[in-house]
Amino acid sequence: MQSSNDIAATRDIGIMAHIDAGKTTTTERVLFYTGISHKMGEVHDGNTVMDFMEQEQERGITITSAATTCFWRGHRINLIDTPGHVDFTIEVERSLRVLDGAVAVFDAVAGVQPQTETVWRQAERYRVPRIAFVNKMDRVGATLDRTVEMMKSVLHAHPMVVQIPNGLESAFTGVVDLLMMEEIRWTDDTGTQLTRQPVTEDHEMYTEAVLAREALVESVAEVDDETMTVFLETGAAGVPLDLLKAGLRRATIANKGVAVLCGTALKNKGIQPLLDAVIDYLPSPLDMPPVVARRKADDGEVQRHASLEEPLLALAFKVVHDPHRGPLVFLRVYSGVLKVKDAIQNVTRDRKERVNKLLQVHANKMQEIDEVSAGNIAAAVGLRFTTTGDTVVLATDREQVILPGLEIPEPVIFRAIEVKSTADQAALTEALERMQREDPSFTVRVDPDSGQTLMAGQGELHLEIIVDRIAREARVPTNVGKPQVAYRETVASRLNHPIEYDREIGGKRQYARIVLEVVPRERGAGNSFVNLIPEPVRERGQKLEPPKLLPDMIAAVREGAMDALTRGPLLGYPVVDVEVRLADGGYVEGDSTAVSFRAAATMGLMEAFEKAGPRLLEPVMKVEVEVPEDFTGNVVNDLVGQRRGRVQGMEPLRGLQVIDAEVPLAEMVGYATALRSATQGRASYTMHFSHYAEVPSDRQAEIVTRARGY
Ligand SMILES: Nc1nc2c(ncn2[C@@H]2O[C@H](COP(=O)(O)OP(=O)(O)OP(=O)(O)O)[C@@H](O)[C@H]2O)c(=O)[nH]1
Repeated sequence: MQSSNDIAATRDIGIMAHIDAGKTTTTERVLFYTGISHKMGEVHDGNTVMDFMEQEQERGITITSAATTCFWRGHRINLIDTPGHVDFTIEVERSLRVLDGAVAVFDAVAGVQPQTETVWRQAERYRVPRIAFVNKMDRVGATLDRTVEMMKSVLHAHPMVVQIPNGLESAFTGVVDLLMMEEIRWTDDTGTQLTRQPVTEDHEMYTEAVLAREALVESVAEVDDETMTVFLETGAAGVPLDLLKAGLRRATIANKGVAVLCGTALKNKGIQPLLDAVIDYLPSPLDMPPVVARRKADDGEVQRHASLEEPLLALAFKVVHDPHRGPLVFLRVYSGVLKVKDAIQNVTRDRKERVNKLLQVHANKMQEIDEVSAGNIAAAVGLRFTTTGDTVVLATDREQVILPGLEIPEPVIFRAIEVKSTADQAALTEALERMQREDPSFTVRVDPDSGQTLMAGQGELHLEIIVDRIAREARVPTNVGKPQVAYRETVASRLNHPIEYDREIGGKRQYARIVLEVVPRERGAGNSFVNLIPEPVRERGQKLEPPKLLPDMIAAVREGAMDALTRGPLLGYPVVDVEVRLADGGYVEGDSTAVSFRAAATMGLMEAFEKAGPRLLEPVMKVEVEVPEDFTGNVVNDLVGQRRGRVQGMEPLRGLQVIDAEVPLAEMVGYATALRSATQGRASYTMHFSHYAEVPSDRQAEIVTRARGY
């Protein structure tokens, strides 16, 4: 049974980095020194623990990447994977939502690289406390100062340098720990043996270390009042170790400063102090503000603390497919306790489920556990419906609450996919189903007319990555169509349309007469159907008039109308924001059935849409570009001049401009590349669906002509 001591001794963290800065090597070393992995490999040998896992098919490739648990100094560290791609808000959100802190890995030669900036800003947006590990101190050209300076100038961070390197490049032997004023030297190849030696006056680094320690105390004092008070009284030298450490921790957790460490993961130097810093400075779940959830019953808010006494509240943040165990649902528990065999309520989907097993994932093994409690992370086996972003509580809880969901945006782009050989069809279907469960922003449907399988997602790159995963993981060769924008159709004007349907089918007359009215509605209002035919009323002393249409005929008209709305007249996209009114109708006893009314409505409406000025609607994206000042003009001109964008606002943020714009998705094709080359890779952007808007008429004509092929 866990106690709150255990919560205090937990760290839920991510390791984030620019590609190639050494994230994999650092992670692998962390797992080695924490004693989970006893075999050390290097990336270039292709046998790191992570790579090793890849070969171990039975455990599934991606399991380690969701969350891995290791232990250090009596603390549990849950390493949560942070995505390499920052393009999909949902991917980023789901990992940043569940971690409390992060280690940012830098390359000591390259310093702050463009992608580091992007990742850093994401973390900033979610206020994730960070410590920095300046890696690759052994490389030619490595310095600590460059990265520290760039952290200030480019990232506008407040570095608190807690170590300085002893030697650089191939002469790098270790670091001086400025808190302890100790030289740490690694003395064997595996980096398991290290010596600590006090840096006293006779030490060659003494003067440098004293100055660096003073600078450290000042940098902490600048952002921490308690340290400042003592510093002003006693000077830097008088600030005691425990106070300085506490100040560093407070500053980190408050997101006011970033402790900076250095080393070389590849040469096995610097990892143990990094683990110490994770424990010492990054927050435990108890340090985090309570999560705010919404009561389902009345929309009120409740706060849940990282406490075992409070009711269970957990977030499913990733679903990973395990070939033997089925889907593993990774849960972060915010409050309370979840036990094996507990019946849970998936509040998001309103479904009850049972947890068959709980697993703690380590780098190279999975351990069954009996329970998972507040602040911790585990994978649940046996859940059939729960997917990424869902809130889970105990089925026995009276109060159902829901965490602010990962907003699932409307799919705006789609692509056809087909197998090269029909023998692979089942495998493709299965792979697509799995992807949908893992990633709720990805959907698949079969087009009823063409029979094509259509994948829909958030952007070009999103679908590209999925296609790539299908090729790698499902090993199914496929053909994919070009990405297509998901348009909608609507009508521009109001129209009254009488329809008389009179056919002979199988020697029997089918008759229906209706008058439909098509009325455009406000953008985003959706479709509606209204029956305006008045009920017959009985006049005094007269017989009740027969109704103009019988109830089953009216229902059939509604069905037929809904049918017609699924395919617009221009290009067959769904019709939206239209009200269909049934204004009048008539039938002939014996010759009219529901079937004839349904057909009349569908056919009649299709004609009506053609006549009522059909319009194409396109998805418009909310685009947020973060760009250094010098490039702002170019970026805005491009958005407005070239991409039909509308700038909604601009705001300075940490030395950058944040441009808020609305841009039609069709104009965002290839934007990542264009932005990179226009800004030397220094800008970043996120986009998500905002609304549908009318395509300008000249473009509409162009699109329709092109799509119809004439
Ligand atoms: N010289 C030197 N090379 C290192 C160090 N750490 C990692 N590398 C090398 O840098 C390259 C990238 O390291 P990875 O650990 O794969 O980096 P990553 O950030 O995970 O990169 P991706 O897997 O591409 O995202 C590899 O060739 C490593 O061997 C280091 O401390 N010093």
